[in-house]
Amino acid sequence: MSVAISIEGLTKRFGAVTAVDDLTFEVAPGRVTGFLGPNGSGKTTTLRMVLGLIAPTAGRAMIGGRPYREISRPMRLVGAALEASSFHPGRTGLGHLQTLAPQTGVSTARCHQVLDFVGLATAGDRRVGGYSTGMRQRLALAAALLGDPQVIVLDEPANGLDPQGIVWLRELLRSLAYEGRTVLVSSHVLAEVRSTVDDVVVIGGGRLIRASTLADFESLAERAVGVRTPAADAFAQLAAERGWMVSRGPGGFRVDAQDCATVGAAAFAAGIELHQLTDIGADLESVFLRLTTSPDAPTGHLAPQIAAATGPGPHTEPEGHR
Ligand SMILES: Nc1ncnc2c1ncn2[C@@H]1O[C@H](COP(=O)(O)OP(=O)(O)OP(=O)(O)O)[C@@H](O)[C@H]1O
Repeated sequence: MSVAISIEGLTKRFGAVTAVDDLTFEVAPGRVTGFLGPNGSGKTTTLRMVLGLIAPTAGRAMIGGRPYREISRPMRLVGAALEASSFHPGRTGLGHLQTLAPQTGVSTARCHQVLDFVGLATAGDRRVGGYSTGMRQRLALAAALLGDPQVIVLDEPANGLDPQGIVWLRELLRSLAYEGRTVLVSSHVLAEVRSTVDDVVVIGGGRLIRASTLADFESLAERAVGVRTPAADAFAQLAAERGWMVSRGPGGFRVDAQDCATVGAAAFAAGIELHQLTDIGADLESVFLRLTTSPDAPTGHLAPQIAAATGPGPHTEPEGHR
């Protein structure tokens, strides 16, 4: 059985705050999908709507074609860990799982099995109040896996894990996807999930910036072109018209996610004299940061920035942020 998550026009407003703004994307079975965006970009709110914990203002989130609230025995289909801290501190790890077992329809033997699986076999009879953050993350994961679900939704699961824990988590998520499960995992750090995910959904300010394979995201984002021109204003205008993501520094322009041929041909067609056109690799992390911090990042492709400044500034910074 393969079960996809479909998000269609999903929107959530809290009073004047639009936390999630018209999001549309698919999460495919058999793959790990990274749900990426900076703090406050709307990841948790989106996941809460996927899990039927809050109602959307508009749009819908479907799991296997149905909203979460319409799934019978949802914990057998969807396993989720949203907040590792929401445990009763007086309960033991095993006790926590045992409280979930009846609604999940599993036995105590299964509770022991998942505790063992997440590396908490010997800590199962200790109170959760004494657990480290990493142990709580493991327990949250155990709870998510209790019903042997086809879909796994995890909110920042690497928080609090040590380096060995992060490697362990990566292998676990990869093996769950390998078994054909649908794995959606949020993070605000691209580097944290880069070696784990197949696909990325990047959001900023509640809006979709890009949904693609990681490979496509990297190949687009890692290209950049350096440009020197005496016709700076005309080039800035051209970049704005083309929707290029442009930074401007003392040495000239930097055009992210483009190649020399495209930029050179466009400049030639516009009659703009160029003195230098160079391929420069972009740092994926800084591109990710720029994409996700732009308030005007549009949907569906690498965010074009408006090149509006008229003279070279002292620092290289995205034009759209001025
Ligand atoms: N219950 C609520 N009432 C009012 N505003 C809220 C509520 N929940 C979230 N928000 C706001 O919605 C926006 C998105 O928050 P959300 O927690 O979804 O972001 P996030 O990407 O998960 O952030 P983080 O990485 O810090 O967990 C924020 O501006 C937040 O303050």
